[in-house]
Amino acid sequence: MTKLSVNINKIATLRNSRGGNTPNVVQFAKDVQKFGAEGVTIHPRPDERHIRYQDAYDLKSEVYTEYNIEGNPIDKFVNMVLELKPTQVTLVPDALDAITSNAGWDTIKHKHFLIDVIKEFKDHGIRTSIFVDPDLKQIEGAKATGTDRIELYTEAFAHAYGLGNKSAIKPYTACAELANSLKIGINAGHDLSLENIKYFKEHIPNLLEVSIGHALISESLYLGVENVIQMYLQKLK
Ligand SMILES: CC(=O)[C@@H](O)[C@H](O)COP(=O)(O)O
Ligand SMILES: NCC(=O)COP(=O)(O)O
Repeated sequence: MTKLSVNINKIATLRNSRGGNTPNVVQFAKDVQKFGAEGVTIHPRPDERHIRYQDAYDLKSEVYTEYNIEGNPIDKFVNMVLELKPTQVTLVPDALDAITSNAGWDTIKHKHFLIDVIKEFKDHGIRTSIFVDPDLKQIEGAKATGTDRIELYTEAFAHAYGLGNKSAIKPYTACAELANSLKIGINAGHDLSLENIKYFKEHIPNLLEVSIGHALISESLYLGVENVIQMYLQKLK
């Protein structure tokens, strides 16, 4: 069984574009859970261009499924996570100016930093995950940090799969097999979609959780727009 955690960053992006509270991020989180999502993911960035730190606090009492907070463990982020105690914290090595996450951790180079920050979160009862590229050395490095889980960075797979290259799954399957043998839990995310998720899941043994935002929100627009247009036309008769 693989849990679906819905990343609601995009809802905040839309809200921020008008400065008000539509769409309402907290209501959206409540709704996705009502509709069956098994987790809510947010990824606050230092510039707060989508999810704001205040959203993370506002969501705390409304997320009754798994609350997953992703981000680069700068001091402000670490303090917030320690205060909120979500189900899981996912560490992502974002550059300040990154449009979106674009690389996993170098778990070998940053081993000592990761050991320290992971210990602090685990000491506070928070499950940890680290975002990694599908590279066997990085999985071994992740094991040495003491993390509970890894999140496989799936952009390369999603891109290749979209071009028809199904063999792009191979390094992910190999990393998953290694992670299983090392007893590290496996999450995955980035550009997963209705198009590629079934194939991905079928080739990753013991995939515990996927976090999906960009495609899921886009697909919701496409799949909902016909209904909404009909509703407007009815009111305009
Ligand atoms: C960690 C990751 O893969 C990202 O997809 C992220 O959580 C989404 O961030 P943005 O919404 O800023 O693209
Ligand atoms: N951890 C990945 C995530 O939360 C969502 O990524 P995406 O679906 O927005 O690419």
